[in-house]
Amino acid sequence: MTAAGASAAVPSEGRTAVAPEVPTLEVQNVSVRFGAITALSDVSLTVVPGSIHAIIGPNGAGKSTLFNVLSGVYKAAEGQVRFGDVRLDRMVPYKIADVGVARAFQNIALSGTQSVAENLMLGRHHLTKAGFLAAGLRLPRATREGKRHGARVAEIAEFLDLGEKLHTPVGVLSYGDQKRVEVARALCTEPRLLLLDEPVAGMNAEETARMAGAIREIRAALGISIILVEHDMGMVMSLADRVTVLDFGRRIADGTPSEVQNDPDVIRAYLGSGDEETPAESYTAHHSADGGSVVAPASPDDSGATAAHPSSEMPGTTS
Ligand SMILES: Nc1ncnc2c1ncn2[C@@H]1O[C@H](COP(=O)(O)OP(=O)(O)OP(=O)(O)O)[C@@H](O)[C@H]1O
Repeated sequence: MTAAGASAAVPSEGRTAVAPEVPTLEVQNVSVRFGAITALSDVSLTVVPGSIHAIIGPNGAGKSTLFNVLSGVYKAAEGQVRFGDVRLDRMVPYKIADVGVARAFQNIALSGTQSVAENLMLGRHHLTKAGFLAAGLRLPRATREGKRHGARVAEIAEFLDLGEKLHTPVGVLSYGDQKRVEVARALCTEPRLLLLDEPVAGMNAEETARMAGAIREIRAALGISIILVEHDMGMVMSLADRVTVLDFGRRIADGTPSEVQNDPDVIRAYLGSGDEETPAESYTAHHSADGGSVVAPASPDDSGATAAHPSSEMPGTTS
């Protein structure tokens, strides 16, 4: 089955609806500060195994900062992140990948000159056992392993409707295809937790529907947990089992999509103060890709200052 289509083999490697090896993710009282700015303040949430959990909030609410903590890019000044028995907040990014957490980036992080297959193979790197020398000398063990990884890459590409583009350079693919390659690369690491950073940002309606279908199929076929940061509220509300809402670095709501949509604090956060633009206007005017510079969080301080944010799209609306 292709993820966006309807019929063919799913890349489950024997897994069922909720994979038994997927642990609970617990974010416990996490705070992150950048000098005087408190990007996250005492944030807690629980991601149930096999669920799709969305993180939403207006611009500057702290969503990307939280993702960067989960993937080891930022260190929390306070609090813990537990993935089963493992403390993610004490790990460097490549170790986090080793314990089964993979991230698909908002800004596509692929090599445009390399083929889809070559880019996906990079996702298999940490699963390769034969070693560089054995692979270079084409020893039988390395050859067997290479074939096995190649077959898995082809299976995952097929699943994401990229089977016919396996040998196409990524740079010539459409934007929607490139975003699916980014997700496929993350899947090639065989994650137990998939972090999707604005997977439909910049997509048209057809590409958005295709990606939403792919995310549903990934969960159904692999039974892994998925955390989604996304501004497209129509997609979030139709896909997510649970939604955590951030505003000015604080958790202001956590519940089912219908619970958070009707939460007065959430409505207030998205509407902002009366003299701002409408949420839709503000989103268009202020939303920008988060490809900015990464600076190490400064030492904790007590200022508690937060940066102002513009309002964003209102929950419950479809963009
Ligand atoms: N590396 C950094 N250095 C300094 N301040 C930062 C850094 N990263 C984030 N911030 C600040 O932390 C706050 C939260 O930003 P963050 O990017 O996490 O929000 P967001 O919810 O992802 O916003 P958006 O929806 O616009 O992407 C903002 O005030 C932002 O300016």
